[in-house]
Amino acid sequence: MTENHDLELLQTPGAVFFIFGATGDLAKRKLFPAIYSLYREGKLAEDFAVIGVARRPRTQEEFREDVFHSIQEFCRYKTENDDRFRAFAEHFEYKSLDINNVDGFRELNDQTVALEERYHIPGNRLFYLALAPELFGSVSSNLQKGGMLNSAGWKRLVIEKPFGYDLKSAEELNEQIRQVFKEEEIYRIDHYLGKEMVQNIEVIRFANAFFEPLWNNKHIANVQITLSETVGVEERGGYYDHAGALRDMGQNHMLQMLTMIAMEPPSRLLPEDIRDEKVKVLRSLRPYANAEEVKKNVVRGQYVQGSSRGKDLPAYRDEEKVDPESNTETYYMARVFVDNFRWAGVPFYIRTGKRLPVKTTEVVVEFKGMPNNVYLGKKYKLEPNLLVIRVNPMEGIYVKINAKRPGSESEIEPLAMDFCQSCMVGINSPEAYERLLHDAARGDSTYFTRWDEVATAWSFVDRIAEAWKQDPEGPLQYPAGSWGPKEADQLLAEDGFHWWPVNGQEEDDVVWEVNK
Ligand SMILES: NC(=O)C1=CN([C@@H]2O[C@H](COP(=O)(O)OP(=O)(O)OC[C@H]3O[C@@H](n4cnc5c(N)ncnc54)[C@H](OP(=O)(O)O)[C@@H]3O)[C@@H](O)[C@H]2O)C=CC1
Ligand SMILES: O=C1O[C@H](COP(=O)(O)O)[C@@H](O)[C@H](O)[C@H]1O
Repeated sequence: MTENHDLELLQTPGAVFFIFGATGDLAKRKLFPAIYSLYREGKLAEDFAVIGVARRPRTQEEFREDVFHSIQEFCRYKTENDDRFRAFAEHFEYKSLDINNVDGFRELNDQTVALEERYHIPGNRLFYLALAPELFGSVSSNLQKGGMLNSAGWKRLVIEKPFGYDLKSAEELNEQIRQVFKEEEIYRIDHYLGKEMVQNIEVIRFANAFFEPLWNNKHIANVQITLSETVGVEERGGYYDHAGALRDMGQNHMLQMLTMIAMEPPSRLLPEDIRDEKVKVLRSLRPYANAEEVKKNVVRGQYVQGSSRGKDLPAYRDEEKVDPESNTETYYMARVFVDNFRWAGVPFYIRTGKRLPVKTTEVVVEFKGMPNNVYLGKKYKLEPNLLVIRVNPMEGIYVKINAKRPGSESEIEPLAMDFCQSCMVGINSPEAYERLLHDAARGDSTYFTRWDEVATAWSFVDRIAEAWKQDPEGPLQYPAGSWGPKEADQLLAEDGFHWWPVNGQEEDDVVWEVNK
């Protein structure tokens, strides 16, 4: 197959991309850079247009300037405001529009038709809602009323998280959207599913003879999933104080990663087959029966004043737009069981938090020990084998095995096989948003969450949220810059395990002290 043929397969069909919320943070930091990267890679040909929509007034030139600055600052491809960039920016137009104004949608339609003619686009329209979820229903309904859905080609709706606040609100939101769009036209973003190494989990599992046969409760002792962040809530205090770590990360990214680790091999590599397997995992999650079960298995924390790398860090309650008496959790950790044949009895420890010591997303699969009646086991304290999948910021795979210390009389020591993909020259992994936008434009919904996945995840999370609501104790405190409440470490210790250090974590830090 030729390189040109490969590129043709990767190219998106001609389409207009609507970015609702074009003056916002997500558009600036992620979406414009993603579109530019696709263009630079030839995945977007010349038959595309982008219409940015928001209320603020902007001339076409001002909007293109905004797009330029966003790309210059945030895109993995650097650019100057030269002829090549201007040719790209020509495809961008802006429409100042309040979502609630139906007439504005009719004008938007006229503007779109003109662009479709100019760029020979066959009526394909992708609506990306980088907006607060309260506006999703109105946009969908006004897209229909304003005649925006009458063009000849396909229509797709890409929506951002959070998808609801709980199961009930998510159902209402879904109902509103479904009045206009069919499930197969809806692409619910979970940007973790767009990350290179999260997608690689399937390949690592299903394409390796030395992992697949061991991927079950006979050989795996526990799984640890860490999504740690060093940042606080930054400018998003208003949103975050309402959501908290459970809803912000726990309902979506963490459970999605868990499904990738735990799902059965799909019979075909088709979106619905893969999503069927993922939803089966979510359905198999053991629900916490009552508040006591939640207390036994879940830890919530909130950061108080602390420090990291010599820098003083404020308490969560002192952050901008946060209620000074807030009980919102900034740390969430749970011991989760997947009650199916493959995983019965294997604990999955999942944790996320703001203001932790390192930024990392990592999965550690700890294998069971060798039977200790063989002579090696008796003579030496063997370390468990580990498979570590490093998702972010470092991308790679780390395998820990036991081997003879070179030159010794059969002395055994752990040996690390460390493959750092992101350190390799010439590897420039696409950003998650780039990949997901590309997939949505090509109609590939594999790495988007289907409604039943979202609903099932909410059912699991709602029980935790409900128990917390009734619990007068509130979250445990942890100093900013630490690894969260020590109760999370104790929870593993109860099972005879400890957190393995994640990439960037000093081996002698607090986690180890607690476990000694
Ligand atoms: N920022 C991020 O990193 C992430 C964001 N998200 C989600 O993405 C969505 C957008 O987030 P973010 O970009 O941060 O939000 P911002 O507040 O930065 O942007 C919101 C956008 O919505 C527009 N807007 C608001 N009200 C209206 C209206 N009535 N009519 C038309 N446009 C309107 C605003 O423009 P104007 O004021 O000009 O009308 C602005 O462009 C949210 O759902 C968020 O949860 C999800 C993951 C990460
Ligand atoms: O969705 C979200 O994710 C980010 C973390 O994403 P990452 O790709 O940088 O790991 C998180 O900061 C934010 O609170 C949350 O809404």
